[in-house]
Amino acid sequence: MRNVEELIARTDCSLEHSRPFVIYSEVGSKTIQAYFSEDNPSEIEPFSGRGFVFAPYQYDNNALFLNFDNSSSLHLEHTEWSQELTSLSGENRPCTESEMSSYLRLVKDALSLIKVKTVKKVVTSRCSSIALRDFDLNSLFRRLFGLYPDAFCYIWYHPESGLWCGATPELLVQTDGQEFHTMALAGTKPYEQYLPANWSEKEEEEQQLVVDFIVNRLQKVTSVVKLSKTRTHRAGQVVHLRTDISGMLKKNKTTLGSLVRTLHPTSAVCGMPRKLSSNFLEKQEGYDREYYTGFLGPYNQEESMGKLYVNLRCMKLFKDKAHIYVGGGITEQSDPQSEWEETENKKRTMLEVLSAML
Ligand SMILES: C=C(O[C@H]1C=CC=C(C(=O)O)[C@@H]1O)C(=O)O
Repeated sequence: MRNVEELIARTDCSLEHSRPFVIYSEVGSKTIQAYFSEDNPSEIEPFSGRGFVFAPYQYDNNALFLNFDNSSSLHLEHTEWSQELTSLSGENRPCTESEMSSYLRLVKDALSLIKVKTVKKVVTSRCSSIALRDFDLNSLFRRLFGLYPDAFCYIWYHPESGLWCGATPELLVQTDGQEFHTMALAGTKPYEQYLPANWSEKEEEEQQLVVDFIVNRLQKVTSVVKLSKTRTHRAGQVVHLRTDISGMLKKNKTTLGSLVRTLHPTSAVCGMPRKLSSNFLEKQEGYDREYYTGFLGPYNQEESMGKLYVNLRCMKLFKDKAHIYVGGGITEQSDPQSEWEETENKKRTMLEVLSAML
């Protein structure tokens, strides 16, 4: 097993030469996989061979790809340093008044839309800029992979997207070409160690809208759909309501690409109905989400296999600052101040990763 120092050195070298790479670990896995591209990035066929896809929220076949077959790889276990990490401190950074007031305004506008139109849910979001003292790749890497073993953790770089990292709790879709698995994840509360989450009607309804959306969309491409019981799912400093959805794909009709087009963007990141919500967000959100609420993950075309996640609890990194992206679902019963606090709680996931650089 090679060591962390080698991985950091390879990462530094790729960044210096603007060459794509990805480092990731699957949910619950102790193995970290790293691929350093030796390709000219523009020549990769979409979803071809074995690779990793990184797609923006505004997905129109404009995803970025990294081909594993033309990359050098490294795999390592992360038990060796995870013990060193301090437990979650729940640290947060004060926001500016204007950041808060513009988000409150956006939530209020979303509520007005819900009142006057037939919109049931809109997922509003914002980007929060955090100044960094020193950029430290070593600490970023150790904290990200050490803190969130139950999330899909990644660090991705491509000259077109820049440097991103995240610890997402949400599976967009997993398939082996016959079966598929996905999930409806919505409703958020702060995580409290000794208390069971008490879900209100508002959160249950918000999550049910996501279940309905996914089941409805999947009808076109699947023959059997099964739903699990809805349960509480912990994601770092918050918990969500989660229903697993699985089943069989219609024979010979469904590819990973068509599944993605069917599901993305789900009403966990856009809204319901989709078109009205996305029009509202385009006009009112006031910033470019870029890759936040897009999707990412490994795939293997020969085996029709793919395991793609929604890009949540993520940030874009620069030498002297980080852009942390957070959002939340607004429904008729939402209270703007609580929605603001929810996004502040979600922001802690990435602030914890940055803590040595703040
Ligand atoms: C849009 C985000 O979360 C989504 C996923 C889970 C719960 C959500 C919620 O409670 O609103 C959001 O739909 C985000 O973390 O930025």
